[in-house]
Amino acid sequence: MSKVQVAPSILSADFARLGEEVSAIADAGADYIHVDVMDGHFVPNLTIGPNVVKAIRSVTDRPFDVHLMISPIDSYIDAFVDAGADILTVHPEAGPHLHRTIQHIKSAGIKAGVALNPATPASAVEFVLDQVDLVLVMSVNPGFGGQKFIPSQLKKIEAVRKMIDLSGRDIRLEVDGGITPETAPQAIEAGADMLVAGSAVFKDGPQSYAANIAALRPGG
Ligand SMILES: O=C(CO)[C@H](O)[C@H](O)COP(=O)(O)O
Ligand SMILES: [Co+2]
Repeated sequence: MSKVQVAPSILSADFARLGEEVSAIADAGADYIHVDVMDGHFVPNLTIGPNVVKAIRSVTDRPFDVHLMISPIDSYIDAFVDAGADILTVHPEAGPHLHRTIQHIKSAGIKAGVALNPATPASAVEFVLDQVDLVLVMSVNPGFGGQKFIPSQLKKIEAVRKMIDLSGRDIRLEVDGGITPETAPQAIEAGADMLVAGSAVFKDGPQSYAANIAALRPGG
């Protein structure tokens, strides 16, 4: 399996100093910048939109992994592509035609991911697996940082890992929610190769970011 990569979620950053925070996690070893976009409708929280993504894009050359929790999804894709997203990940429930949404993202020349809510089965991604670059397994219900990892998702991570390996395609398996030094090894053991972590990275301030990121990697 490829090296485990860490994508800190800026949901737990100090929004008053967002540019500095993005720069600090990049310097601390983040492989991606995970951006949680929430609309107050698909999920019960409101966060940031494409203007903020555009504003922080110039702070680092790390890829932006943009997790879209908005519905209906399709009319927002181009704005996030233009803002500088490198990966756009969408939920199957967020639009009427997942395959078409993925094609839209791919036709813009960037990577496409599909995010599975805790109650959404692995099979929801089966017939688009030939199109996607990433599958994101949500290990909390989407909407907030700082929640507890839901253990039943480990079985789904294993199932998605099997599907990816069988496909023979280069697809990242990302796990998002409640990732800590205690739960990261379980997610990796089940097959994850990309870990999102918000509260576990941003706790204790910038002087701890490098250690917090390192603690999530295998053997960390
Ligand atoms: O998508 C998300 C929530 O919907 C966040 O990426 C996730 O919750 C990260 O935060 P934490 O590591 O604190 O759980
Ligand atoms: Co997320």
